[in-house]
Amino acid sequence: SLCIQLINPNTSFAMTELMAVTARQVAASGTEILAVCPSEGAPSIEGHFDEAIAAMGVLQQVKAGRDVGVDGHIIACFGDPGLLAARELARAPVVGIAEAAMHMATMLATQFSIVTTLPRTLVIARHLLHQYGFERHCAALHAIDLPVLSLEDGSGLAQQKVREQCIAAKRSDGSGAIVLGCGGMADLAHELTLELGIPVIDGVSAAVKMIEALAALRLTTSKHGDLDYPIEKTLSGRFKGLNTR
Ligand SMILES: NC(=O)NC1=NC(=O)NC1=O
Repeated sequence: SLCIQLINPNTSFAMTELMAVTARQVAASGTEILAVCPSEGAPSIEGHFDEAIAAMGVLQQVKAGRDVGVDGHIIACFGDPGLLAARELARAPVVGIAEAAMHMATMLATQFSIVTTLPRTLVIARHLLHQYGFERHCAALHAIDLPVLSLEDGSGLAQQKVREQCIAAKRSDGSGAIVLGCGGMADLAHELTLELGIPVIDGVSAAVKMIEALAALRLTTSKHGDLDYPIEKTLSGRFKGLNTR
């Protein structure tokens, strides 16, 4: 059996729970989902500054997960904050929900669209497309222009906006698949896939299955080269011991 650590980089308990429920729905019978979020940080991640703060929390959680021997780590925020740093620290695979969803979309359509939250986070998604080499696969990016936590205010407005943006993207972008650009949208993918008749992909679910696949293939993060464990040195203050092997 597997234990996959699902790290919500923001400190919203409700969003952590929402993603955990979605992850458990798709997880194989022998897979346990250990859902966590940082003890301190930002309640939502909506820009470069929030991502920098969140990355610290991600690293602390990755270290905790490694220490209890998890079989994989999911960074469950669409900016994949701290991804490469986490891979240095980790022994097991580390998968971000943006990269997982994007990879899956490229296997299902020649072009995909992204629907995310605030317009100012669009550039973060663009940076990831560049980093992962998916620019030519992404036809367009859209934002619902609502904050991340509007997804959990119970009004249903954000969810309606996501649906509208997905319908518009299908009609106008010439893309065959849609990537949902926020961990808080994890519960919307299956219903939208059925309604729109095209793959609408949630990165949390995609990441669970990718880590299960890597574990089944007995493949894990390469420690040869730049993803080797961090260079040994004494860290100070709150980071003391964070880099120990
Ligand atoms: N683009 C986003 O909405 N990113 C996110 N911020 C969060 O707090 N969670 C996300 O997935």
